[in-house]
Amino acid sequence: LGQYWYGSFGMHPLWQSPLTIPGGTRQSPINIQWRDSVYDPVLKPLKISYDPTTCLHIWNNGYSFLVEFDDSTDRSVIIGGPLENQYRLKQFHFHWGAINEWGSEHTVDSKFYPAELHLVHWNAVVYPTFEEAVMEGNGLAVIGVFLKVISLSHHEGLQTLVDALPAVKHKDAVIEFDVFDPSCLIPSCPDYWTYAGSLTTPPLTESVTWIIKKKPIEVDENQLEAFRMLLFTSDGEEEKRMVDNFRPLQPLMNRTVRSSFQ
Ligand SMILES: COCCCN1C=C(N)c2cc(S(N)(=O)=O)sc2S1(=O)=O
Ligand SMILES: [Zn+2]
Repeated sequence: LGQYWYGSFGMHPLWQSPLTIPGGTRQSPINIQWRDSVYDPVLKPLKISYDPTTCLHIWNNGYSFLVEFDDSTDRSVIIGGPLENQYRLKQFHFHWGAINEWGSEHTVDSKFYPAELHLVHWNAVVYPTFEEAVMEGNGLAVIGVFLKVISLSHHEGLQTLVDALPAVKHKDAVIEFDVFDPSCLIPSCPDYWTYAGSLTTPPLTESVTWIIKKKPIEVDENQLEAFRMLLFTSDGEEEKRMVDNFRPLQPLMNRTVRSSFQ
């Protein structure tokens, strides 16, 4: 993966202005203006069925920490919602800020959350490989979940991940992580917004059906501090804390955000 740039408030010396894709008409992330979203009664509930034993490992890819899954079968899938096919879980990761004032990629009525979870799925019904799906308009489906910091609201499911983070402090570190059910990180409230967008990191391809949950999950300050202890840098390099790894907002252009709720 080549170097890629997030423009963000805390301008990191390595990061120049945000990378934009020339001619992009459906880039992500965007601001979700609640009152401009359009209720679509045709939208179905999203059906999520993950097999916790498909979990493989956690690794620090130098931009976030990713939990990767065995996507060689249809054991961990989502279907329904705005989707026409079943999509297989590939990985999940997060984006967060140096402080709680910002960190999410999407905003709601121009409000940032301190962090955002992305669960990445690909259309294995239509495309033979993930790599091909990444390049196609209906290739990927990403569920976005906002994280909200409430003191004294410890999130048990997240803590399992947090406990593993010191072992992947440096870029390229990886540890085995063999049983985890990421549905514990998804709010039970079924409400979501959906729109046609892109990857928020290179290759920034316009291949993502975004499904953004309306309700955040609640975590405590210590759990988010654990994210901020990770490093962008490899062992032996001058340490750079992994924070502000979110892309700036992109223009909505000719898109409508639909809601599954009134
Ligand atoms: C051939 O593979 C190319 C790499 C594609 N991927 C890498 C990312 N950084 C990435 C970011 C994603 S995000 N932030 O838009 O969810 S999804 C995703 S990904 O689809 O897993
Ligand atoms: Zn992401």
